[in-house]
Amino acid sequence: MRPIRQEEIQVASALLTATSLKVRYGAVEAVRGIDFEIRAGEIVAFLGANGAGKSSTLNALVGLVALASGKVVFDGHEITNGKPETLVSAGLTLSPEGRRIFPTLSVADNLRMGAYSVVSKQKVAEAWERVFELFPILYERRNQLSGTLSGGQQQMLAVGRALMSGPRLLLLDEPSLGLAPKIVEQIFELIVRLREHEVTMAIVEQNVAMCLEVADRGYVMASGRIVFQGNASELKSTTFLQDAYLGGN
Ligand SMILES: Nc1ncnc2c1ncn2[C@@H]1O[C@H](COP(=O)(O)OP(=O)(O)OP(=O)(O)O)[C@@H](O)[C@H]1O
Repeated sequence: MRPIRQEEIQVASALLTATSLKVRYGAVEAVRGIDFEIRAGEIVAFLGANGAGKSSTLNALVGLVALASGKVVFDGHEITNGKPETLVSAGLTLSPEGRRIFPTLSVADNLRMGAYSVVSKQKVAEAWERVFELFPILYERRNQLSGTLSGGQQQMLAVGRALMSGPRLLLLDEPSLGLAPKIVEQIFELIVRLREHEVTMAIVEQNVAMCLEVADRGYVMASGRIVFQGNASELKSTTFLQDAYLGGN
């Protein structure tokens, strides 16, 4: 038997592989042919300035925007330009930028909507249990209208709703946006706990320093391209990232 080479091990464990992804909005080329992979059990950060193409990338993975070209393989199956509802059922879920919760529905109804694609009653029951264990506050507030929650609680609800579908890969778009520093810390603590629940994650974040505290690896995007990639410690120490996002220290 021949020994398995390191690169073969990585290919085998890639939960998602994206090749030559391009996204266009009319004449705007938001994503210009990027390659990346997300391995099972990882937290992968997508970093970069506003307009770099990070959200477009996540949205394209879950079928919310069309890919102009490229290929996405998830869990061994090609899912390029799949329908969002099919991809949720396959285990790929996005918690979108701006939370997009339904403010006039109760917390419980918002969570229920996250489980719409789950057929098994037992799986739904397990999801309720897991979400309420992770977010006791959502259990306390389950009958409250979601629009009356604080910003941090609304973010927890957005993540909780995404978890109701039982994702294997959870995409988090700007989970700390607009939240007070103490709440941001709680959100990142939650992200660490989610990994302990075997959820693989890709995170788009402006809060680079905190994101790199929890991430294993990251990709830095600029003008629709990946301009740097590496593990979190490499990213933390690059002069480029230091200068651009971490105040040059
Ligand atoms: N629906 C859209 N229609 C037209 N252009 C868009 C649309 N969405 C994004 N863009 C443009 O595509 C480019 C990439 O935007 P995208 O939101 O993916 O970047 P981002 O890195 O996530 O930035 P941000 O942090 O501001 O969301 C930008 O130039 C943006 O203006």
